[in-house]
Amino acid sequence: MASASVQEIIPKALDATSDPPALFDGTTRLYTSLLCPYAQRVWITRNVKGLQDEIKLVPIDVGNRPAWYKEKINPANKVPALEHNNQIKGESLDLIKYIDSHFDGPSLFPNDDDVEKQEFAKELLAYTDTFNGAVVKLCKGEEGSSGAPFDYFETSLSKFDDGPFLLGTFSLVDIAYAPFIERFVPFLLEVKNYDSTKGRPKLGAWIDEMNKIEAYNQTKRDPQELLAIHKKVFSA
Ligand SMILES: N[C@@H](CCC(=O)N[C@@H](CS)C(=O)NCC(=O)O)C(=O)O
Repeated sequence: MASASVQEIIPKALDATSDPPALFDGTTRLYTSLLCPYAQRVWITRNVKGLQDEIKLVPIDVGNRPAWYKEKINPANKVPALEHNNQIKGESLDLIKYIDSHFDGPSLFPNDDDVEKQEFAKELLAYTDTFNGAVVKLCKGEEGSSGAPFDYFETSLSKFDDGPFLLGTFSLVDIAYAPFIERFVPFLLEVKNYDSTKGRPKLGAWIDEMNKIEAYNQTKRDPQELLAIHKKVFSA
C-alpha cells in the first residue's frame, strides 16, 4: 500500500508520440496534468482517500496532446478524466464526488442527516467558478475587481466552528478550492503586492491547516514554476 508520506513516483507524461494505455483492461486511471488545478482536485481526493494503489496516474502532456486522447478518452479534450468500471468520465467537481462515493477511504462529504452542511457544501462547490473568475480579474488588475471573493471565503470559514475548514471538518469543498488558492495567493502577493490574508485571519489559518495535509502536499508543484506560468497567463 502506497503511503502518503512517501513521495510518489509519477510516470512520464504521454504526448503526441505515445501509444494509449490498454483501455478498459480493468485498471482505474486518472488522466491528469501535473500543473492543472482542476486535475489536482481529483489527485488530492485520490490521495486523501488512500487510493494511490487503486487509481493509477496517467499524466498527459496537454501542450502536445496525443490525438487518441480526444478520440478515446475525453471528447472535451480536457484533463482530468477518470477511467473506471469500463467508463470514462470528466469534470473535476463531478469526479471528486464520484471518487468519494464509489471508493473506500474516509468520507469527504457531509452525510444526508447533516442537511445544513450538505446545503452549504453544494453552495460552496457551485461558487468555485465564480470565485476563480473574480480572482483572475484581480490577478489581471481589471477595473472593478476587488478582494470580495476572499471576503466570501473568509465569511464562509466562520459558518461552522467544529474545525478550521470550510465545513468545519475537512471535506471535498476544501479540496475544490485548494489548488486555486495555492496559485492565486502567492501570485497576488508577489506581483500585485496584495496580501489576501491581511484582515482575513481565517483564510490564513485555513492555508496553514491545508499545508499540514501530506496527501495534498504530494500534489503540489514547484511554487516558482506556478508563479512563472501565472505571470505569463495573467499578463497576456
Ligand atoms: N471544467 C473542467 C476544466 C478542466 C480544464 O480546463 N483543464 C485544462 C487544463 S488545466 C485542459 O485540459 N485544457 C485543455 C484545453 O482546454 O484544450 C474541469 O473542472 O475538469
